[in-house]
Amino acid sequence: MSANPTRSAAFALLSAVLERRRGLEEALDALPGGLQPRDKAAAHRIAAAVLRRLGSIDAVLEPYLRREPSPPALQALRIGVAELLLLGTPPHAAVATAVALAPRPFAGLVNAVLRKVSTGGAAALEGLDAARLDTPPWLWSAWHAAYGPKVRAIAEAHTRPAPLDLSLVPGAEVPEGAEVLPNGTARLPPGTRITEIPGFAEGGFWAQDAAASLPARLLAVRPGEKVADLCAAPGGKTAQLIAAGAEVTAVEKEERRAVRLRENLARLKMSAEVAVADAIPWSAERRGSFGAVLLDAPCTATGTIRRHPEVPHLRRPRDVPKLAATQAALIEAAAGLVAPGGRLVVATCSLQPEEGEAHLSRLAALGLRPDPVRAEEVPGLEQAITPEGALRTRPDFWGERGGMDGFFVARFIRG
Ligand SMILES: C[S@@+](CC[C@H](N)C(=O)[O-])C[C@H]1O[C@@H](n2cnc3c(N)ncnc32)[C@H](O)[C@@H]1O
Repeated sequence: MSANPTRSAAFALLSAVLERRRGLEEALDALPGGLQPRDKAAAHRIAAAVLRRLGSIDAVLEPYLRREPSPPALQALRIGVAELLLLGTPPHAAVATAVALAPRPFAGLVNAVLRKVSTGGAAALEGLDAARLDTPPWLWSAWHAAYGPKVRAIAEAHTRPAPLDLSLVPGAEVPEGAEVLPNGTARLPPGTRITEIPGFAEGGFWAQDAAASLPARLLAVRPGEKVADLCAAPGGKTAQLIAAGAEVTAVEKEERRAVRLRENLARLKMSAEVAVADAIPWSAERRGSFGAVLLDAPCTATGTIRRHPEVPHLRRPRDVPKLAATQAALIEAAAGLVAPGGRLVVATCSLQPEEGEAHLSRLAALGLRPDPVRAEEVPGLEQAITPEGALRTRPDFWGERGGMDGFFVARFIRG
């Protein structure tokens, strides 16, 4: 049997992430051009299932392997286990397609192991501590130190695929079947493809996790107000600020990502001034010139694992202090950009306190006073307000509705 295009693409995605440490988005962009969008989406779903449950999948395989097989055979086995035990693929098809992916000398091994998994694997999976196995130990320890026993709820949230969250252009119709969350996000079931929702091409909405919509909302811009949106691509927060009536200058360092931001705004029929620049020197040249500044700083993105299951496999402990230092430099630049009496909102999509709470004292030292988040500004999320008045969301919040990304958001006023 020759390899099926969806499984071959899933195999390519896994090899890119696990063997060459590429991001999943980048790996998706590198897939062969001729692949149908539907096949691409299916490949993404398979690769994401493997990455999300990698520890559990390897634990199911372990009793059947005398030694670790070569990486290509291992990826074929992992795809086979995910299809058999997590994705509901009929056993015959799951085994046959995985065997076709394996290099020839390993086809017999893959076939034999997956046949055994197809009979005993479900019970084995059931008995595992998935939350623990599917979380790298360094992240488990860091989250345990920060959130105590809630680490388990966080890790369990990561084992499930995330719903599709949409932010709507003012006046746009809520897509059919969507649940409207207390913050206004329209939520659709996991696996929904945004491009297939009526109204996509007309620009009625854009994809944005419920938690990701909070930083721009907390900046509370006024119609016509000039706002700087630092670290702006792909533009979810830029779009929100524009939708609220602001005149936005979006600053993004990477040309390629700025192109995507422009495309996204064009689809939404929105416009902003886009500066392709490093926000640090850009801000230094414009000190005190904006009454409202949003900084959505680059981070480890450990708050977005539900949507980006490759993150735990790509990040290393040393990335945390490195990115925290980058954030500190950006925070200083953003603080300098704020006019007297103006507002600054700082956000990161990380669960690591070094990339969130730890920045608060630095902001105070920069002459900014905290402007605490009020409960009425975040309906249904009162528990996310920290004693300092910042916002800390976690993947287990709104768990019964499908969770949300982990964000840290803090608001300040220049005295
Ligand atoms: C967390 S993402 C921003 C997401 C975006 N705000 C949104 O809502 O769609 C961080 C972005 O910051 C950009 N970036 C990183 N360092 C930067 C810098 N020094 N100046 C400007 N942009 C930067 C990255 O290229 C990336 O696009």
